[in-house]
Amino acid sequence: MALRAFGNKYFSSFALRAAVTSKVERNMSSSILHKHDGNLKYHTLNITTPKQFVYHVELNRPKQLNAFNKDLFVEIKKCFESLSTNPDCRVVVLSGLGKHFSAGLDLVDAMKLSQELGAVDDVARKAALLEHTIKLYQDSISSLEICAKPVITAIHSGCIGAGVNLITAADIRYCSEDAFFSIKEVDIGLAADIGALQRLPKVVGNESLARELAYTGRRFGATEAHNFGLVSKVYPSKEACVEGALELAAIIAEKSPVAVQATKANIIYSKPRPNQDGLDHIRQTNKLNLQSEDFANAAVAALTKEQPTFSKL
Ligand SMILES: CC/C=C\C=C\CC(=O)SCCNC(=O)CCNC(=O)[C@H](O)C(C)(C)COP(=O)(O)OP(=O)(O)OC[C@H]1O[C@@H](n2cnc3c(N)ncnc32)[C@H](O)[C@@H]1OP(=O)(O)O
Repeated sequence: MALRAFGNKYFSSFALRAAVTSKVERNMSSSILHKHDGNLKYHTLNITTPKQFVYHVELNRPKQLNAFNKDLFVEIKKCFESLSTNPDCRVVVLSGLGKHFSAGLDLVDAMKLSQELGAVDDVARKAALLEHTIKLYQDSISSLEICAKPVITAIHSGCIGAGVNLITAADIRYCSEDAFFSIKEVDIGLAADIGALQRLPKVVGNESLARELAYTGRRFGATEAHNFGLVSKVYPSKEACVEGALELAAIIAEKSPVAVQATKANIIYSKPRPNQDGLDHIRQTNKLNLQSEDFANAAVAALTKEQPTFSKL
C-alpha cells in the first residue's frame, strides 16, 4: 500500500504529465515523418498489418517456391531497413506464401549471374561483381538482425539453403509439423556465405551438430529442429503457426517499445562479447531509458494493475 502510494506520487510528477501530454503531438509528427513508407512498393513481398503495431511480411514468390532471386534479396533489405525506423511497427512476423517457406537460392536467377560473369573477361572485374553481389545478399539477410524490432519467423514445409540463413538472423523461430530444413549449399558446390555458418552454431549452441549439418546438407524435420533449439515451438499446421506467431507479436507489441528495442540491441551486442561488455552497454542505454516516460508509465501501471499504453517510437 505504502509502495503504491509512493509510486503514484512519484510517477504522477509534473515531468511525467508533461511527457504524456506531449505524446499525442509526437505520435502525429512521427507518422508524418514516415508517410514515405506507404510509397514503398514490393513485388516479391506481401506486407500487411494484421494487428496494431504488428507487421506481417510474407515471401511472395509462391510459383518459384519463394526461391531467392536478386529482387527478393533487395526487397528484404529495403523492407527491414524501413520497418526498423517505422514507429507504427513494433514487431515483425515473417512467413512464406505458397507450398514452401523457401527453396533457397533461385537457381535460375543464379544462372543469369553466371551469364553476366561470362560476359566479363577480366578476373578482377568478375571478382568485383561477385563481391558486390555477395555483400548485397549478406546485407539483406543481416537486415533482420539489424532491424531494431523483434522478427518472428513462422516456417512451413521446405526451408532450404538461403531460407535457413534467413531464419537464423531472426529473433524467434516457430514452425509447423511439416517443416523441413537443409543447409543445402554444400550440395550445389558452395560454402554457405550469407550467415548460416556464423549464426547457426550460436543459435543452437552445438558446434558439432552445426558442422555436421553444414558439411552434409542433411535434411532434418520439425521435431529435430525443436529438440536442438533451432525453433522454439512446433504447430500442427502452417495456419496455426502463423496465428501463434501473430499472437506472440501482439503480446510483444503491447510492451514498451523503448524496453523491447533496448532488449534486442543488448542481446545482439552481448552475444559475442564478455558479460562485462554487455553490462556496460546496457548501463549506458538504461541511464537514458530510465528517464523515459515508458518506465514511469509502466511502473505506475504495475502498481495500479492497469494496462499501460506507450507512445510510438
Ligand atoms: C551468393 C550466394 C547466396 C546465397 C546462396 C544460397 C545457397 C542456397 O540456397 S543452396 C540451396 C538451393 N536450393 C536448392 O537446391 C533447392 C532444390 N529444390 C528442392 O530441394 C525441392 O525443389 C524443394 C524446394 C524441396 C521442393 O520440392 P517439391 O515440392 O517436391 O517441388 P519440386 O517438384 O522439386 O520443384 C518444383 C519446381 O520448382 C523448381 N525449383 C525448386 N527449387 C528451386 C530453386 N531453388 N530455384 C529454382 N527453381 C527451383 C523445380 O526445378 C521445379 O521446377 P519444374 O519446372 O516444375 O520442374
